[in-house]
Amino acid sequence: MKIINLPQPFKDALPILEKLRDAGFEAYFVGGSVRDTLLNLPIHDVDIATSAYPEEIKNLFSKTVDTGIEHGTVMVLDHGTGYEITTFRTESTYQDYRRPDKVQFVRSLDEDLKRRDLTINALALKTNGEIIDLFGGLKDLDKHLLRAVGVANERFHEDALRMMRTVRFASQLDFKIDNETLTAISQNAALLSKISVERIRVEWIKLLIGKNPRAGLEDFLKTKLYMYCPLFELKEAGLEKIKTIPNLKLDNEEQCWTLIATCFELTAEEAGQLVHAWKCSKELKMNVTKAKKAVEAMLANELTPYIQYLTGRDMLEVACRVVQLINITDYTSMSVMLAYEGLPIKSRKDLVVDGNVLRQFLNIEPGPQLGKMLIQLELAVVNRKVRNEKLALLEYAQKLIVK
Ligand SMILES: Nc1ccn([C@@H]2O[C@H](COP(=O)(O)OP(=O)(O)OP(=O)(O)O)[C@@H](O)[C@H]2O)c(=O)n1
Repeated sequence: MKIINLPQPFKDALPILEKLRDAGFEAYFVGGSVRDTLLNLPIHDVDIATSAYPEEIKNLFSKTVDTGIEHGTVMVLDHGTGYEITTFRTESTYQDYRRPDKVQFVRSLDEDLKRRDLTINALALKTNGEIIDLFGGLKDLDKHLLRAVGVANERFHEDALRMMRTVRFASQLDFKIDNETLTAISQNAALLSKISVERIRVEWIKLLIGKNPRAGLEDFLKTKLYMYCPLFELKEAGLEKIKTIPNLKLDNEEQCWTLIATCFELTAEEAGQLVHAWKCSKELKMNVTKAKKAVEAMLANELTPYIQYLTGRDMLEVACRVVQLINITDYTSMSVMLAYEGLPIKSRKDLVVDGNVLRQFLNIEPGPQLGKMLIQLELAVVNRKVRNEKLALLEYAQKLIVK
């Protein structure tokens, strides 16, 4: 029997579990936070599973929110923290491979754990620190193995997103996928087309920014899951290319998509279409398009467009990182990046004058004129036409007005 010391977030939630227990119900910590604790990883949300039905939970606690009551989840607010409490449930009646179409509440923990995706996610933690492990999850954690609970085929038929979750965990935790589970993913990959793009995207980005994206990508390609992702069908070579990048360490979604677009050899416009197809926000689409243009400019060693994009500077940083990632050895492109590194300022925020100072000194109203002037000052400093010193900048700005 394994007993662990409860980390603070669990200790904070103990009164909630105790209240449920005092009322005659069972209550356990479950899900990702239990897994991550055993892996010594930081934990985010503490999930609680209980034998109490949603109405019973609501009757016990004074502050609750129905976050997903149809699936048995009620949020209990306690000292400013929200805890998701979910009634034990089975979902044997999935029909659309997406979401349980008829959740059945049950009173048994075993039934609840049985319907979870992977053995490492099917552990429960008691208030005394004891781990309940019905499917060999602890052994799999030790072996760094991702294995479906019970019959893999059934787990993926219940919810096809679980296949993406599995390849995501392969990267995020740097774990191997068990052979039978991997075969089941290959056999059922087409079911992914039933899943909403938004949900797939969350897993895809977590895969790319994970600990071992190459391993995740390898499984994503091998199982052919990529064929059921928007606009990826004919891009096996581009995805393979990402796999070959040394020191692939991505840290945000903009970098991910800019790199993907570069490896897919897309134009900036096509990059925009790609992220649109993946249902990214308008802002993300705009940023990726900009960053992709900046990558092109850098690869073509055209300093002028590069400077033009200074106003979207964050995107330039993304672009620089992407160019680094694709390992540009071409001297001229490197020199463009170095030029960027050596710029007198790296952002408009680095200017020693801001809009307020300009307004007071030049006696102009806030509005587009002021914004334009700041851009002009930024470009003048970057192009070394004027030094980033207060007096010099104000004089330069004065001349801009006279012009
Ligand atoms: N498609 C899914 C999603 C979730 N779960 C179960 O619900 C738990 C909580 O799910 P979620 O919070 O989405 O994911 P985590 O496993 O906690 O991982 P992360 O927080 O890293 O996404 C999982 O551990 C797993 O037991 C599942 O069986 N099938």
